[in-house]
Amino acid sequence: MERHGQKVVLITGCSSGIGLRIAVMLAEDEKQRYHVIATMRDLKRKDNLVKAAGDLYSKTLFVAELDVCSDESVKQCINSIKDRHIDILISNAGIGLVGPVESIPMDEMNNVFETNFYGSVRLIKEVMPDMKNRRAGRIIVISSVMGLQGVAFNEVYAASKFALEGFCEGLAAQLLSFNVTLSMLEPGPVHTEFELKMIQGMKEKEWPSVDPDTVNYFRNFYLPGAVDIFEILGQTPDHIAKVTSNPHFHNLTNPLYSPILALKYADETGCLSVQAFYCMLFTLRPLMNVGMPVLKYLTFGCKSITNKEDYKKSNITLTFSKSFLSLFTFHAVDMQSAL
Ligand SMILES: NC(=O)C1=CN([C@@H]2O[C@H](COP(=O)(O)OP(=O)(O)OC[C@H]3O[C@@H](n4cnc5c(N)ncnc54)[C@H](OP(=O)(O)O)[C@@H]3O)[C@@H](O)[C@H]2O)C=CC1
Ligand SMILES: CC1=C(/C=C/C(C)=C/C=C/C(C)=C/C=O)C(C)(C)CCC1
Repeated sequence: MERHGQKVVLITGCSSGIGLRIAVMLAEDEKQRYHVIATMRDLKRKDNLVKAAGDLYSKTLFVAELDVCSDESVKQCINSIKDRHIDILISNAGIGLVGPVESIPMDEMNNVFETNFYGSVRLIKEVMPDMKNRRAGRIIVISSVMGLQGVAFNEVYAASKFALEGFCEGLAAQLLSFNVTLSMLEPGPVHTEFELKMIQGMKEKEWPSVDPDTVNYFRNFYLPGAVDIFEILGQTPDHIAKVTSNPHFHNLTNPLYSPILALKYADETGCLSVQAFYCMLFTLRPLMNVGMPVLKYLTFGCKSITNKEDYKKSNITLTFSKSFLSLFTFHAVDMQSAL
């Protein structure tokens, strides 16, 4: 049963960033097709959302409290919805974690898994039985490109998103037989508070228990690289929000990441991929400003390898990109060993 013919959408983590923009975009739908329940763990942080929603607040957009880390909070929120009926669930809430692994306390790592992985699992577990029962529903999970490709100094964050990818891959196939579709979005860098916490918050931080080489790699190689990556590849939350309107199963929102992923899947040993990352981080970072647009041009056809036809069409460019990246990588390895 839809609310006055509207689809009921529940979104987590709407106090800022991607969740906020998805909520507002759906609430602004010209045909008013959506009844948006924009949730957040702390209602004191609702002002930005309410302001962005303007007149639509309390018309097509409603705010509710939901902490994805709490069973009780999730249950309370879902139980407060009429007939517990949700047509579209968008699991967006998430946190980052950056820094040398040896300096990160286990409880911080647990918190990342509790939020990014179990947070989505908890919510899906609560909503999915009703969707299965009705043989209708859509679940969209905001994963990350780091759910497909690990990045140095983001090991635990990437692991939490890899876990989510594995979970969703299994579930998606099961849900098809219930007419429930499950999709994941895999954005690269997006300009939100996440970026501020991930980069600005790290610049001044001390790492007393970490060896000087690792601190040097983090501060003088990784951080400037991350700044460049956000500058070159950064997308807006609106860009990500638009992808939710007609998602595939995987949705790599940033085609500039395609060469990196193409390399990973093209070389089944994984060695090229690890070496390419090593070189990009330690020897070739200054070239990335030039390299990324070049790779985009060379591998344009790889950007949509989401089905067999696209794969066939992109085979030539895939081979080309593989060769190019191999050359790029081997050249870098040569340079490295010559030093
Ligand atoms: N920005 C980026 O570069 C990328 C982000 N992503 C993913 O996108 C999603 C949204 O991030 P983004 O908008 O960028 O970042 P923001 O930091 O702007 O937003 C994150 C949201 O998650 C909420 N949140 C955190 N913990 C909980 C919790 N326990 N319960 C409920 N809500 C919670 C935050 O609430 P509060 O205000 O209370 O902290 C906030 O509303 C995340 O899953 C992130 O991993 C993926 C790829 C790239
Ligand atoms: C690609 C790349 C780098 C950094 C990538 C970053 C920082 C990506 C951030 C992605 C985000 C924020 C995803 C959120 O879920 C390095 C290590 C600098 C150099 C090697 C190539």
